[in-house]
Amino acid sequence: MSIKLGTRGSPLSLAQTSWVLDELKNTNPSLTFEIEKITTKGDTDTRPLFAMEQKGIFEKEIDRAVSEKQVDFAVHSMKDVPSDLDSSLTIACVPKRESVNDVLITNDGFSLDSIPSGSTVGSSSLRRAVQISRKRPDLNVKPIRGNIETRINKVTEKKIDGIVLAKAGISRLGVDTKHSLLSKDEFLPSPGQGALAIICRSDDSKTIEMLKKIEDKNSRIEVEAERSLSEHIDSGCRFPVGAYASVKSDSLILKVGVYSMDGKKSILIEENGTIDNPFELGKKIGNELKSQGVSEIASNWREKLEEWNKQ
Ligand SMILES: NCc1[nH]cc(CCC(=O)O)c1CC(=O)O
Repeated sequence: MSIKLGTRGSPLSLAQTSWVLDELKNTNPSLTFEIEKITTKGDTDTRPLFAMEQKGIFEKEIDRAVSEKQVDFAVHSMKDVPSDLDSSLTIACVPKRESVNDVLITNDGFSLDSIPSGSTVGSSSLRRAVQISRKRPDLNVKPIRGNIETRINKVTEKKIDGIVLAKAGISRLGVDTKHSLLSKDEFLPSPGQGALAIICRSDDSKTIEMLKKIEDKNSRIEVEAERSLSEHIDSGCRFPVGAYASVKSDSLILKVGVYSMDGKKSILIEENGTIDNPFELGKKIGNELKSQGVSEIASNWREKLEEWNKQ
């Protein structure tokens, strides 16, 4: 009998699903798989992402299909999976992570340093918008929605001068476009960026065993540290938090940046931990952020957000 997997219908989700299926077929050659496309709120609601209240807008319906046994597992972008995943589900597998970096896409291959003053740059996330404005206050930053191709077309059609996207997204789609890689140290990515989360039912040991065959240990460790941090400051897609962890032999480094909506205030922390306890490192930095006043920085971001979305 075929194993069913659920996915959004976006080109990126389908590309991610196809990649995972290829990996699973290589490690489980006797199995057959069936793809079921599921439309999510994030796919149909065209408001700017941070105008929406609900976290997990890209995958709640898919997770329900897994819980209700409509499908056996689902492939998500890790950064779209809220930290409070339903207890009936588990992130059974974190395959090898793609680049965590963001990229600036323009028609002329400008970097964030060289793009002309007064240019308009589109961003789908507050984290990106705030960091663009901090580095280049002379640029106009606008909210942008739509899938990756739609956003890139706005640049090629000269409707906007540049957009900032995740390198992982254009890599997985095989998009050949002029872009400038943004340093992950100067332009902190979203927690979990570049990683995939393959989820299934927590009690489905057979599916878990099958999925585990394509797990990447270091990617799991890095994502666990980043998600632990998010849990401790309840970030999510809408609150401007940048973070990435990296495994260096037995040590684990976690770097975090939290920004006020106007970009004027920030807290930047970098700590070392061990690969044996990534959760502890995320919790430690989360607590350090709280002691350094993250709640003040986070205050009034909803009101500021409304102003920004009215542009
Ligand atoms: N919801 C946006 C989203 N979710 C996952 C990716 C691709 C990058 C990744 O896997 O983190 C993107 C596009 C982007 O951020 O540019």
